[in-house]
Amino acid sequence: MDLIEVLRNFTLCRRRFQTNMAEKELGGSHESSGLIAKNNILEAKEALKSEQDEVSQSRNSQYQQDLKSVLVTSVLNLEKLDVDLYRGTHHWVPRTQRLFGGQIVGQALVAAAKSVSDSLYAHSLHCYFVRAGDPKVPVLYQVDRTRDGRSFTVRSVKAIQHGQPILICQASFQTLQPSPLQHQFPMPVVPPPEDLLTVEELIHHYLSKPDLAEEAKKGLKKLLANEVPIEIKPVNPAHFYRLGPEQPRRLFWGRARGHIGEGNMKLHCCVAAYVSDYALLGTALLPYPEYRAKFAASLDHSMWFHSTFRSDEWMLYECESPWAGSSRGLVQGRMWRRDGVLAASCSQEGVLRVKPVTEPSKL
Ligand SMILES: CC(C)(COP(=O)(O)OP(=O)(O)OC[C@H]1O[C@@H](n2cnc3c(N)ncnc32)[C@H](O)[C@@H]1OP(=O)(O)O)[C@@H](O)C(=O)NCCC(=O)NCCSC(=O)CCCCC(=O)O
Repeated sequence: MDLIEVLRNFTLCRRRFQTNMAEKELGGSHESSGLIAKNNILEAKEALKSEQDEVSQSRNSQYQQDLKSVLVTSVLNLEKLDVDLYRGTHHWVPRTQRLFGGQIVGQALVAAAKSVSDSLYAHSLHCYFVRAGDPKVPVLYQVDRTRDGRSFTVRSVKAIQHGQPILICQASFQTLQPSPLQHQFPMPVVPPPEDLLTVEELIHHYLSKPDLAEEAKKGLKKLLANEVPIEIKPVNPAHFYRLGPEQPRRLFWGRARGHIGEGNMKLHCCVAAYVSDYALLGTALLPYPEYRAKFAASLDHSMWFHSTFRSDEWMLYECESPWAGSSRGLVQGRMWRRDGVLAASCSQEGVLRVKPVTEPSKL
């Protein structure tokens, strides 16, 4: 959501600049200035493509996939304090200075998974974010062994800070079972991740533009300094160049930064739970370029795991928002393995309080 806002601000500044220039050159003809803006978009698209090889060769070695993912070594590596009681620490904290919802959900699922047998697989979770997480202190996770059944096992997890719950979560696990009933939607047809730029590569590209407003530059540099442990490749970066409203739908390839390895399916589900809250709620804002979020936070989050997958390999995240109203937005996500298998689905409602965009940038 942050990136989109920065890029939209950048686009507004850039468009304003281009239109002014075009109007000067063409004596104020809006039709012709529109054409020039269009050509500029095409040029930008071509430049993005031609920079791709160069940039991908010079990728920072910290992002190479042979390093162990910090999600595994730190974020999801909970400290055991007592039976069914764990402590989790933070890695990346969003600009809002409240804990990232995906981190709390991922850690809650880790805590739940520790109390179930290795033969069980996570198949769903349902959470409410009841208070903002405080990044200054760790989070405690208290697990209640709600029920152990023959097929399904349910755990309730309370995430606690300052003696109060910040998240309540129910997670359910199942033994592997065959099923004659098997169907799924087809995966959307999109370019493969190899043909797309990462968010960092895109930002570097935008930063190299001579006409970039100082404020936008500052915002983009702040985003670059973020140590988000997820690698993201937006499917349609040119989408960010548009001024008009977008459909409330976006797609990106995502994976954990670093290596996790095969084998521990529960761990991959915890990582996917972490990733699933990233850039999801912002989908509900896409039709409203005239508004910016003054308060946005996820209220609840549900997730269903459908098949095995590797969270350190590219998965397509398809996010859409079928509804917004009452200062809330409903968003739904589907995570696709690149071979077309539906790996996981999620749903979330978030509170969205907005204000009109009056300035091109307030970064
Ligand atoms: C705040 C939550 C959602 C509940 O709100 P509420 O019941 O209103 O709690 P209060 O404590 O009474 O108020 C909090 C705050 O909001 C102001 N408020 C309340 N109602 C209104 C209103 N109708 N109009 C305007 N303002 C209102 C109220 O005055 C308080 O303001 P303050 O005094 O300035 O604080 C609460 O349930 C909550 O915080 N839950 C946790 C949500 C959360 O943390 N979710 C996870 C994080 S979000 C996330 O991770 C997404 C990140 C995405 C990153 C990315 O994609 O880039």
